[in-house]
Amino acid sequence: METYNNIGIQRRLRRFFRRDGRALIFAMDHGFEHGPTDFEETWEHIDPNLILKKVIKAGIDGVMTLPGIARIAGKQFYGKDVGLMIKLTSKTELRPKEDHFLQSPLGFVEDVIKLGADAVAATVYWGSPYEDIMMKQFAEIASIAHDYGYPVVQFSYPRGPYINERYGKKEDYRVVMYGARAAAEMGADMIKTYWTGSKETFKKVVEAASGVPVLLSGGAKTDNPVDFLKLVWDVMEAGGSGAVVGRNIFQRKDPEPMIRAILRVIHRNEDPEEAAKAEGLV
Ligand SMILES: O=C(COP(=O)(O)O)[C@@H](O)[C@H](O)[C@H](O)COP(=O)(O)O
Repeated sequence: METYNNIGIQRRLRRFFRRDGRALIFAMDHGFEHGPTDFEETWEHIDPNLILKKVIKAGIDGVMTLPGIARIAGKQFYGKDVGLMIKLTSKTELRPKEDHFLQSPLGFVEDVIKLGADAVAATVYWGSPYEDIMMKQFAEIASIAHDYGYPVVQFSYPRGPYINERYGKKEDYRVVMYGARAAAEMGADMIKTYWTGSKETFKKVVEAASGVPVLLSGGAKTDNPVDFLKLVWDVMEAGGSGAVVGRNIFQRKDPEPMIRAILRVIHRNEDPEEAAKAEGLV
């Protein structure tokens, strides 16, 4: 079965990546992971059907979301050339502070398959006191998904008290690189992780992943769209394979020009200022 599984994994991965091996994926798990207040300033985007219609129309390559959103708004994908990735672990901001370092299961690989998705995702907080639990969760998900020929994406997020004590911050490149390497060594097919602050250091993260595509985890909305485009530019220059972006898209009243500008940077190597100008963002 190994060969058939591999064909499935490779075919499904290609639903996210264009021929250039790069992808822009829209992230929509914030209602769960951060809470609905993330949508407050652009409240209409709390409606998954509305925001997904907009992002798909703008030409996004893929969408990452949770099983319930895929049920509510799955019809937006009908007949569209867009990869669908479903994440099977999360946490709410409501749980006690000491448990914020843990992501818990919220669905099963079979749900992802039944929903017609193309990839499964799960988070590991490397360095967390609960690292062991999340490693087991990821291993189980990966083992089942790979058996069915589904790629598995790891949100590789270093996070935990010892990291802060030893390195000062979770975005230290040595820590992000460590998480990316651990994700690759566990068998992830794609890695989503933090920006390390410079092209040079992010390049090391990409190299440590040894060919497993590394995508930027977007982060908070920047006031100036060009600042975010410059960040994406640096990720691509460092050898990154794209970005998984939530707030910098849905927290803008008019997300389409921003999506098209990011796509210009990712797929056409367009200068961030030029891309922003071309889409009327500046
Ligand atoms: O991974 C997440 C949360 O990470 P966080 O705990 O905020 O560092 C997700 O909710 C998002 O999918 C991810 O942050 C990407 O969305 P943006 O950061 O671009 O909004």
